[in-house]
Amino acid sequence: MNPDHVWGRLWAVVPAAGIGRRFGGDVAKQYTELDGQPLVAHALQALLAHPSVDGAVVVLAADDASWPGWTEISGKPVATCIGGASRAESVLAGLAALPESVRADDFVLVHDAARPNLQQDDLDALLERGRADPVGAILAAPVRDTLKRAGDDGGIDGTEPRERLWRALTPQLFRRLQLSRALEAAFADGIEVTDESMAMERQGLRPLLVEGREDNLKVTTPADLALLRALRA
Ligand SMILES: Nc1ccn([C@@H]2O[C@H](COP(=O)(O)OP(=O)(O)OP(=O)(O)O)[C@@H](O)[C@H]2O)c(=O)n1
Ligand SMILES: C[C@](O)(CO)[C@H](O)COP(=O)(O)O
Repeated sequence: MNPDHVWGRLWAVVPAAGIGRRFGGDVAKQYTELDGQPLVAHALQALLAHPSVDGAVVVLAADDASWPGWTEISGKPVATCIGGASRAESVLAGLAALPESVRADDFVLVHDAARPNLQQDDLDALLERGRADPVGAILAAPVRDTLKRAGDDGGIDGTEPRERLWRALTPQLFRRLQLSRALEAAFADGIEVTDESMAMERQGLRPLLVEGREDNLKVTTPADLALLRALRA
């Protein structure tokens, strides 16, 4: 495989079709504003600001009435498609909507619209190490707190070993066709995968863990947004 092909076109799939149930609010959380822009705008700007990233497909809910209709950001193309009932289905729809210029074995980034604080140093590290890996890589953060298992009554049922435990973040970086096939295999087995890496792991593959920043927060609840605002102040 020639080096040009290995470093071929790199696009991002941005799942933004969730309803934000845990966040609440009047609009889906990906349209909640942070520093005057919706979360999805921050996520897209962070991806498309990187010189290696060529474009993005944003996966929208079928009834999305908030998408501003952007067709380019930072001078790069932004396309959209309709997602599914689960994040994994939305990611698969996004992979199918990528332009034909993204070849089967080109790498693709998958990044949550709900993670607005992605920094360029993290993206640099993921791309540098992930594109040198035979499978791909994910940003992740090592667990640094002691983990407790909760009982039904709110008491502690036990302490879980935390050695070698990491929290999966996004972006995650995998080859287009390999990821599509892994997601389809999980659906065929009736398995709901929570992230792209889980689909790849089910294929016996071992993506690389690339340590990422703790402030690459996923906005899940209003408290996450408040914390992010404080961090960015
Ligand atoms: N069917 C879905 C569900 C989620 N997502 C996206 O996946 C990302 C991470 O998911 P999560 O934080 O769980 O978002 P929601 O599913 O919207 O949150 P909730 O579970 O609280 O409804 C978000 O950008 C969300 O928009 C998606 O594209 N399609
Ligand atoms: C993909 C992800 O961001 C990895 O931590 C996370 O799983 C997505 O959030 P969800 O609540 O699982 O949909």
